[in-house]
Amino acid sequence: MVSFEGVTKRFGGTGGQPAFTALDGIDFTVAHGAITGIIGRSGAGKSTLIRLVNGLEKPTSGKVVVDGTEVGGLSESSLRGLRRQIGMIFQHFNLLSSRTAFDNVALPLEIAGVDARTIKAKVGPLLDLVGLGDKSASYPSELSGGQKQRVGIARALATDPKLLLSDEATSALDPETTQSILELLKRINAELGLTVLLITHEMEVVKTIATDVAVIDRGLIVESGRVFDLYASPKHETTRTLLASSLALPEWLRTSIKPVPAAGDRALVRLVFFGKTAFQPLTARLVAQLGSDVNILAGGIEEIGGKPFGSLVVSYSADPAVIERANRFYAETGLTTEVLGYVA
Ligand SMILES: Nc1ncnc2c1ncn2[C@@H]1O[C@H](COP(=O)(O)OP(=O)(O)OP(=O)(O)O)[C@@H](O)[C@H]1O
Repeated sequence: MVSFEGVTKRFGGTGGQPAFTALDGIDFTVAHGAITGIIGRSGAGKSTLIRLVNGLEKPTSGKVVVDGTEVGGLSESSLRGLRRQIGMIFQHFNLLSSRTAFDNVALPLEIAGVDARTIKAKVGPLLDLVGLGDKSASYPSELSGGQKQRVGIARALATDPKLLLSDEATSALDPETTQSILELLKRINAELGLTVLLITHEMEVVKTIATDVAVIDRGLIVESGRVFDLYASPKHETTRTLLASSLALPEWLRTSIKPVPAAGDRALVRLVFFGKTAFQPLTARLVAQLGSDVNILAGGIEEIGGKPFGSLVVSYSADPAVIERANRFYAETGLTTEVLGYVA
């Protein structure tokens, strides 16, 4: 649906200013009908990547192809046509405060020259779809954050797009509202067959909604694949850090993790249970292997990409003999593990 082929984007470099490389040779494909998340820290290049899809930026080199059309090569009028096939939702909703919910959703249709009767027939069902059938005449100031984003979603769908771009659409919402908006996006993806490309800095968002994910760091895609695989065995340091920040660890513990152990420190290890390891009493056996030294700090079972996935954070002595015994146990049982770091 969307492919990035060797895409580089530089800013500046004129009038004696140094050039800044925001994206550095991105090769990545967003599958038709999938929900794909691009995750990265602030400044990683996420917004730039998404702006290349709807032609708000042009690549310095490489190609961005949307549904068979190279975006960079389009004239302004063809670009307007393409943008009608791409809906977009934003962190701060970008609604017009002087227009009602109905009129905000109607706006892209008015711009496209659609007649009033067709607009009326279209907007009502869209507001129903997002659960706001009774808020048609409300102004943005009369709506909650979640309701505003629902209007934003209905507006994004008004021109029957094939692709929905989401730029941190839940970052300004509380966790409960975030869940309800993500559920709505999931339903729209399933019911309308819409491809969704979302950018976020929160692993939780990716885990809840996406099937595929790419991790972006300093303009490079450092890891990509199915969300489940990334959770089960993250390969890149940035992915590990992002995952660690989404574990339900107490704040004091999270902030005291060190990359290298000092004498007497404990190893902090994430044990991952899925597939054949999910149903074996491995934690009890690990405790038996290491003695009473194992502390269980956090954990739970959830569903990622429709499959059960368990995660348990434990700590035990970082003494080389203990580590050696633990590693032998992991090798024998096939348990997937990740050392998060070391704590005093
Ligand atoms: N128009 C521009 N001119 C110069 N530099 C830019 C421009 N747009 C973006 N950048 C730089 O490119 C880098 C990537 O920016 P981008 O907005 O894509 O990151 P991001 O991952 O979306 O970050 P955030 O989550 O904070 O929005 C940043 O260092 C930013 O300062």
